[in-house]
Amino acid sequence: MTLAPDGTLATTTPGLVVEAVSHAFGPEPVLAKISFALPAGKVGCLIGPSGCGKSTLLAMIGGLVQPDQGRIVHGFARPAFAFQDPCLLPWRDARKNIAFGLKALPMRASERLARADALLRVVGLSEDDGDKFPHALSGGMRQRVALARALAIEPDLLLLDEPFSALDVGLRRQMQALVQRLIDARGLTTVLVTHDLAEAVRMADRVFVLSPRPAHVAAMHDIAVPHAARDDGFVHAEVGRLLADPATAAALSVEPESPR
Ligand SMILES: Nc1ncnc2c1ncn2[C@@H]1O[C@H](COP(=O)(O)OP(=O)(O)OP(=O)(O)O)[C@@H](O)[C@H]1O
Repeated sequence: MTLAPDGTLATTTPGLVVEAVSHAFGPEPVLAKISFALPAGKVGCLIGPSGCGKSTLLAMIGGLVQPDQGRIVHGFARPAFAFQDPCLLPWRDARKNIAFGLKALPMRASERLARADALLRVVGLSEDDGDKFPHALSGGMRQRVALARALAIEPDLLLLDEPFSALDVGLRRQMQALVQRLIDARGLTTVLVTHDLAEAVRMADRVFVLSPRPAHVAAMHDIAVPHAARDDGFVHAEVGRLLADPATAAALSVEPESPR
């Protein structure tokens, strides 16, 4: 599915299409005719100023909020979220937090815990870590548990709302690399909300720059270089390239970079 230049749906390749979505909370318009398309298996980043409506749009993509106008079309059946706040249940250990989302599925408790154990390893935690309660885990470990919980339902759409922004720089890079590996290995269609243009350039196939509220798509950038080839030099240069675009610089309230 793609968005034709006239804003209508063209072809039938599966993916995500946001079509002329507008929304207000009370009298305050938040989103104004947002349209974009993301092919299946790709990573899209939503970036824009604070309060412009990124989280609202992500919640809509996941079906948690209905837009006032417009529509969101995709064929994904199992969206999963991870947020800046890991939102773990303090009275359950890490393993049971991961297994919690599986309770709605027809699985025996032993199967749920076995899947949780496998996911502990996938996100770089040990079996002993699985016995720990959230208060005994570091911030980075809690974020790994939240990620494992999101992956437990075997999602076909991963929705990430600034999941790394509370982590220090070194840990953030580790988590970005881990999530990137998991996305690549599973071919997961992903939408990532971020404030950090370098993070968008590092992780996205397509960057959607939102304007200040009421938000519209001020600019869109495709990043074609394979993720594995995006070293620090590439990220630095690509951030410069994006900021040389006046619409992107204006939306993010920075002076446009002069061409190099
Ligand atoms: N449930 C709600 N009821 C009323 N207003 C809301 C609700 N959810 C969000 N808003 C308002 O909508 C606007 C957009 O919020 P949203 O969290 O989507 O923005 P954001 O771009 O993700 O912000 P940030 O980057 O600061 O996290 C804000 O003014 C917010 O106060």
